[in-house]
Amino acid sequence: MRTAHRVETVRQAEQTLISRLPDGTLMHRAAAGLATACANLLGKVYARKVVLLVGSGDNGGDTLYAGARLSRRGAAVTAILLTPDRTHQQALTAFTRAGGRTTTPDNAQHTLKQADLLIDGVVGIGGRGGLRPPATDLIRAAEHHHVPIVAVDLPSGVDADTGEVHGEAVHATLTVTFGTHKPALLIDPAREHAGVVHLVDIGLTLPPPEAEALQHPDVSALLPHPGATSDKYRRGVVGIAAGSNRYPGAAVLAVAGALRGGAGAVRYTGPATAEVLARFPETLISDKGPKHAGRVQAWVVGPGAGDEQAPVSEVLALDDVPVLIDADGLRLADPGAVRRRTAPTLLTPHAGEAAALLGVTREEVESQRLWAVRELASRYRATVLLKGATTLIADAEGPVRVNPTGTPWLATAGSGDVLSGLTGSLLAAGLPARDAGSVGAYLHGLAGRYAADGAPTTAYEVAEALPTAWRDVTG
Ligand SMILES: NC(=O)C1=CN([C@@H]2O[C@H](COP(=O)(O)OP(=O)(O)OC[C@H]3O[C@@H](n4cnc5c(N)ncnc54)[C@H](OP(=O)(O)O)[C@@H]3O)[C@@H](O)[C@H]2O)[C@@H](O)CC1
Ligand SMILES: Nc1ncnc2c1ncn2[C@@H]1O[C@H](COP(=O)(O)OP(=O)(O)O)[C@@H](O)[C@H]1O
Ligand SMILES: [K+]
Repeated sequence: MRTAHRVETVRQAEQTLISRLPDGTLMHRAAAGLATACANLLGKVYARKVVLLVGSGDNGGDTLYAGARLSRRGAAVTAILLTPDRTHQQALTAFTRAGGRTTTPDNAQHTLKQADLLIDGVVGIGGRGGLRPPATDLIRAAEHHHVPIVAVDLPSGVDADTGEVHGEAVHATLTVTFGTHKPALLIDPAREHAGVVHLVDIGLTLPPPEAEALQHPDVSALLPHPGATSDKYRRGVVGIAAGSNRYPGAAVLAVAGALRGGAGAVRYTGPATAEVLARFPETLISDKGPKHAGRVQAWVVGPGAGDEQAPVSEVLALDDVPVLIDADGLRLADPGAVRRRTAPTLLTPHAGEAAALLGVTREEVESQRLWAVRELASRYRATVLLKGATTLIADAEGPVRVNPTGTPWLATAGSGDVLSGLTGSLLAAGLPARDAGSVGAYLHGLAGRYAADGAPTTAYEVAEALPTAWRDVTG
């Protein structure tokens, strides 16, 4: 599991540890890890030109200590001091003693242009708002000259706790972060700025995180596995109430996802019976709607549903069955009925649908994803899976799950329908809503990568790649 903590939590953990350690120990641990990561990126250190962008706080201090280490290994290191009178003094002394040189922002353009590496020590967890001049121009120049940038703790300019970006921010090749990830390193739009993220352990003891991202072993442990005594009913039956005369394909794709999600059987109800059976003869068909469909351990309602209200209301009234609501179903669901449910409810909006539910613009959702998913979870008293470049899964409380596996190739019509069927199937197999959502998004993202393999793919191919993704995770 990859975990991320808020700034306040990091500072508390730091204080507890600092009181037991000699002065400066944590900063030296951070700087050592940073210097090693920079050396690895450079390949060879001797005679390489390294430029440090040094701000007024401890983030600049880490950077200077790391610069001192690189200088001792033979690199030509120049520090651009953004606020010379507020530079970390001990670190600056160590840096100059190690042979490092300093310059001012006004004289730095030529040095920057020739650099093999720029280390961004403008701000870390103490930053507020976007980059300020003169850092803005210097970063722009480095990006213009394609100088690789290593961000110290965080790409300067991003909001550590939310992943929001207000103004300009560094685009790093590599971010070396200390003690724990910060939410901004997992959540877009900030995540896009971080590049590859490398965590340096500095010995912090931390409470439960604000955000977490599952990895292969976590997903493998959560996936349902049939045992010797399994039968199709014990493995779970997932009901799909989806599709309409206008959108029969959504039903086919949701069933395609559901058949590969670990449930023992898939039951379909809706107007696309012929299309579903033509593709998947193994589907059980019910023609009397969800209420009279027979045994079902979880329902998926909404993909391609058009304006068909009845199935949504019927499913929401089934108080002992977990329900996943997607697409048109989100618009048709009565919020009060969702809040009153006692069995788990999982809502799976994309940014546009989330915006409509929240009464804000799509841009607001996309720029404040953590807020949006938490707010929806709290308003609906449900679990919410917010789709997009980084898919987030949240309950009103507890760590937000961030899916690390997606690919932009998944932005293809119908791939959300596959996800809803797959995730519903995991719900039917007995996973709690948060786990079903995060495991579903993980497999779906991985299947998207397999299906695309660097070229356009289709929703149906994503569904077909799900067993490969499953084997990858468990193998
Ligand atoms: N905690 C830990 O466990 C450990 C922490 N460590 C390190 O310490 C870092 C945190 O250091 P920190 O607290 O000194 O804050 P930091 O990020 O340097 O920035 C504060 C300064 O920046 C300024 N400033 C603010 N916004 C700005 C902007 N947009 N653009 C420009 N300037 C801006 C602000 O000044 P002001 O806003 O008042 O002008 C203030 O002076 C942390 O990220 C990690 O690298 C490690 O050494 C080991 C263990
Ligand atoms: N830029 C992106 N990067 C990664 N995944 C994406 C991106 N854009 C969309 N996706 C994923 O693609 C799927 C699209 O779902 P959705 O918007 O519901 O499409 P549809 O309604 O056509 O089925 C979601 O799983 C979403 O997370
Ligand atoms: K930084």
